[in-house]
Amino acid sequence: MKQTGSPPSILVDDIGELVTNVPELGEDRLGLIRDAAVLFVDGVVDWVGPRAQAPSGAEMRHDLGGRAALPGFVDSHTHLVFAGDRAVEFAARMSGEEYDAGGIRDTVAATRAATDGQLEATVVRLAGEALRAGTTTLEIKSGYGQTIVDEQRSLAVAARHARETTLLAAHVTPPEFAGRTDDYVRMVCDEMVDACAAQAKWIDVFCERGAFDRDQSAAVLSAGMRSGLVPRVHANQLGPGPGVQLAVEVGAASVDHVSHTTAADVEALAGADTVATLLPGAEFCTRSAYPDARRLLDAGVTVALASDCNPGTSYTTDVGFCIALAVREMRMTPAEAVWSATMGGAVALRRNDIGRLGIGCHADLIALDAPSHLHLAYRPGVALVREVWRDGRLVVR
Ligand SMILES: N=CN[C@@H](CCC(=O)O)C(=O)O
Ligand SMILES: [Zn+2]
Repeated sequence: MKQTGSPPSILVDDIGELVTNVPELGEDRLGLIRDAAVLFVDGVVDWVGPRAQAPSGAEMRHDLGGRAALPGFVDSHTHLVFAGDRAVEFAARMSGEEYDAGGIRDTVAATRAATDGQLEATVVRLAGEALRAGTTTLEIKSGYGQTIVDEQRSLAVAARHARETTLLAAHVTPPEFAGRTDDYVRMVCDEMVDACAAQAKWIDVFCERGAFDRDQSAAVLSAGMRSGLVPRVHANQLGPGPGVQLAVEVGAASVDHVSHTTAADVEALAGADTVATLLPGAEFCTRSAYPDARRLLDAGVTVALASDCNPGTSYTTDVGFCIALAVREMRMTPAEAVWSATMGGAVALRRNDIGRLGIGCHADLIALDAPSHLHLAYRPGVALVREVWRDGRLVVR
């Protein structure tokens, strides 16, 4: 029975190639259906299959003219709440300087000085950009406030635009705690986590040399978990370290970056539910070595791809670009990369209602100006996303 105020039921028809990510529905892991149709009712998928078998009775019919369609991208790692930009730092890096995360403090200063309205405007701009590029679900982190008030207001802005919000107070040690990282960690654990938990679902920490060590990271994650937050971890971005194993030990939903891994890291991930979220935009923008995606995939690790949109290391909202990078630079197949940017992101957010077009899932779909999902990697840099449907409504055309 149709709910009042919900979108009309709509049959999206004449889909030349549909990625469902439901293997039982079609070919391979992507559950590919050719000459497909999908029926949206009340903002969820009500039916999906070959168009010759499509049910009648939808209030509207929308023809894709043989184009390809897939679930909306699930971008499970972004830092959209910030002020200022770091174009000069980027240019210096392109002239040979190394990234050492020091620029985070510049963004913290700019973010603290910004009004709520300015922070909101940035999130609106970037979330809109992401939507136009096909992202229908966003995770947004705090982490450029680093006082209780600034982390709270960062999360409040994030929560107005995303259901997946993450407290990343332990991003770096803020200047007023310089040389006193343990004191900052104590403040985060004893005061900040509780003060911010209502606006967040996830707790995150940057476990890296120069940021937070194993014990400090473990303390932050435990404090978050005591307040009902679920752990995810930034780790092994700049060098090897204990973060991947810590993430597995605490049962984190995801460990992100994973650019430097040992055999023991890969083994730990292969035997765990923790997703490895790879962020090739960061390697591109810092001119660093890409993660060894093949080694992770071949060991059976679940891999997600996300944009890591932030003003320092990856100022892109374009998940399609990340797919192209993952295929060209990380030797993922186009099918693996598309899966990782949709279903992989969903698994990294512990969601089974997005990232795939199974019955009852959110009616989040993107249509490409292309005959196949392969074109996302085959035509790098081209804006192929022609239409975006979110919860059964056409939101970008
Ligand atoms: N690595 C830590 N945090 C961000 C970078 C933040 C910054 O440089 O502003 C990241 O995920 O890449
Ligand atoms: Zn990040």
